[in-house]
Amino acid sequence: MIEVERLLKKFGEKIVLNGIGFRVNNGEIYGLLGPNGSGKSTTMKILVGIVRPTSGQVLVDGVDPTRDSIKVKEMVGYVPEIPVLYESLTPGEFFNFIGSVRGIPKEELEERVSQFVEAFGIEEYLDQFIGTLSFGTQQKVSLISALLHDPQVLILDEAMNGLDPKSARILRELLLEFKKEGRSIIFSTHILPLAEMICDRIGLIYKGEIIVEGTMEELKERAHEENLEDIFLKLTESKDEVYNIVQALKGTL
Ligand SMILES: Nc1ncnc2c1ncn2[C@@H]1O[C@H](COP(=O)(O)OP(=O)(O)OP(=O)(O)O)[C@@H](O)[C@H]1O
Repeated sequence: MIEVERLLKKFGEKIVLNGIGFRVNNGEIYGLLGPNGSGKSTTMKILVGIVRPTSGQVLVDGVDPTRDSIKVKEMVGYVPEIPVLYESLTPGEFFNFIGSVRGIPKEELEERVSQFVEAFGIEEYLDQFIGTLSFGTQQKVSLISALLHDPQVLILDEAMNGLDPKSARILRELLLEFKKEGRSIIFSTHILPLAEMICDRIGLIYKGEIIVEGTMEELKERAHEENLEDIFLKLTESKDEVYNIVQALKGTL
């Protein structure tokens, strides 16, 4: 379970998160959505202990990442927005490195690596330097490395980025299985139909606040709109703007 209360984050004088709060229950996929720069990645980095909050409280399965970030990293599978990998290692070497950091027994590690590698179709890249791999393949390496220690909590920052349709479908189905097993998943994406499909609840961050939170049904009722894209545009005050901007662009082209 993830619990966030009155979370405030300032970078210098700039308030990025203005006292947000939400909770992700066990067996739940929570979609954290919002325009570019609204604070989704910052929230996730605070949850894994990479960024320190200015104030407020965060607990991941009862552990405070500001006090014990190592414990949190052991419990959490985190996929950052941009893969953080060692370019001069091969995926095979990188998975072994992750295995030793996480203390995964050798046989278990080999079994899991071989299953994930086959599932995401990256067998032929196992011995190639990570720095030479395509963005999507690097994303798959990042994703596999986050799942190898079988974490109870998943923090996925635009984890579908760059994945081909087959791999995206596999990840989607896997997340639904993880949810059934009672894991907590927080998931950010700009692919709104995807969020609509898999998220149990959605929190929409805008200007440092969670402006709306709920199930798709609750969001539809609240915004009087039928799909998540229209809900998103309406609540972030962008719906009329989009029309005006396109008209202005048409006029200048
Ligand atoms: N280390 C930092 N120093 C200063 N400002 C930062 C830092 N990290 C993030 N920010 C600022 O915090 C704000 C929120 O950034 P964040 O990356 O959390 O947004 P996001 O919602 O994940 O955006 P996107 O959808 O574009 O990925 C932005 O204005 C960003 O410039």
